[in-house]
Amino acid sequence: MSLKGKVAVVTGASRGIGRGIALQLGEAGAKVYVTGRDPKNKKVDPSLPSLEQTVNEITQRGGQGVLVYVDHADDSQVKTLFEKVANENNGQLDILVNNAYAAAEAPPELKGKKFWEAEPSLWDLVNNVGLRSHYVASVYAARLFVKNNRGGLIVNVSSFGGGQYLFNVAYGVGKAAVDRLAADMAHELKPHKVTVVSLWPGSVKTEIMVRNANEGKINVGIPLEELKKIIQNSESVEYSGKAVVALATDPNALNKTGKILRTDELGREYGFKDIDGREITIDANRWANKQKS
Ligand SMILES: NC(=O)c1ccc[n+]([C@@H]2O[C@H](COP(=O)([O-])OP(=O)(O)OC[C@H]3O[C@@H](n4cnc5c(N)ncnc54)[C@H](O)[C@@H]3O)[C@@H](O)[C@H]2O)c1
Repeated sequence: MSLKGKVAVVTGASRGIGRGIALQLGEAGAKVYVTGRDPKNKKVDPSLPSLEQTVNEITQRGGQGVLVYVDHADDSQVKTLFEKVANENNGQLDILVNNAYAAAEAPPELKGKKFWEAEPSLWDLVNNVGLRSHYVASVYAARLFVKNNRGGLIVNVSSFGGGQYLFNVAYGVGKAAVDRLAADMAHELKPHKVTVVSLWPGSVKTEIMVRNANEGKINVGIPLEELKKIIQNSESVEYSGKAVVALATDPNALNKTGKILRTDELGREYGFKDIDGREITIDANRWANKQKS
């Protein structure tokens, strides 16, 4: 329980990588505010795991989860979230994980197109929640960090798409911006001893990745059967969670501020493995090399 007494916010934690990070932070003893849209929101797919399930699982593991419905496309809801966190914890916040992302569930007809073939609104779908809302959440979190004067940690969940072509133009540009957001926030927050990093997982076995592969809805130029195997052997959502816990418990984390960190390299450095005991090695070129130009 190395994070006992710490307060964390994980955005977009009903499923996928956000859920994995929230579970690991909760298991490590943190009080974890988990966000996601209200199921009454028509965009929420009821066949996918819910935010309630994440909170229940945190409790089963002995942690403390706090459910807050937040649509990260709406700045005012994000502001209210941080007011709630401050009110309920005497102004304390220790960890923010910017993870919410709205495009994984996008209709398949939006995927696999060249940028001029899709409507320009693809940009908003990928980057309003996936980039802009990270900036908004970081503004409110940083105000608490600076006021408290006890350091802090912001992790932006990004991807190898920040460094090379992956999926589509809006994805890669958005991820490069998420990385730069971490680097520039780190510059301004370093005097306040707040660590800000960008996290690059490899391919991750999320519910949507598994479903889309099974339904043949991932278009990255890899034959379907091979793709299914890749996804089955991918890192679990909790591997990113282990990476965040390792950073949050590292007294020297500030040495990493502003950097892009790969989950597998953190695993080797801090000595953690995936939840099934596997050591993870990411094949960074696997996706990008096979996409047809
Ligand atoms: N899946 C992978 O293989 C993989 C690999 C590397 C990086 N990533 C990155 O990790 C991040 C998370 O992706 P994921 O695959 O876990 O996606 P996901 O769709 O499984 O999860 C996204 C989360 O965000 C939430 N969300 C969506 N719209 C929201 C909104 N408007 N308000 C609040 N919450 C909202 C969803 O409910 C869900 O909890 C993304 O930035 C993605 O690019 C994913």
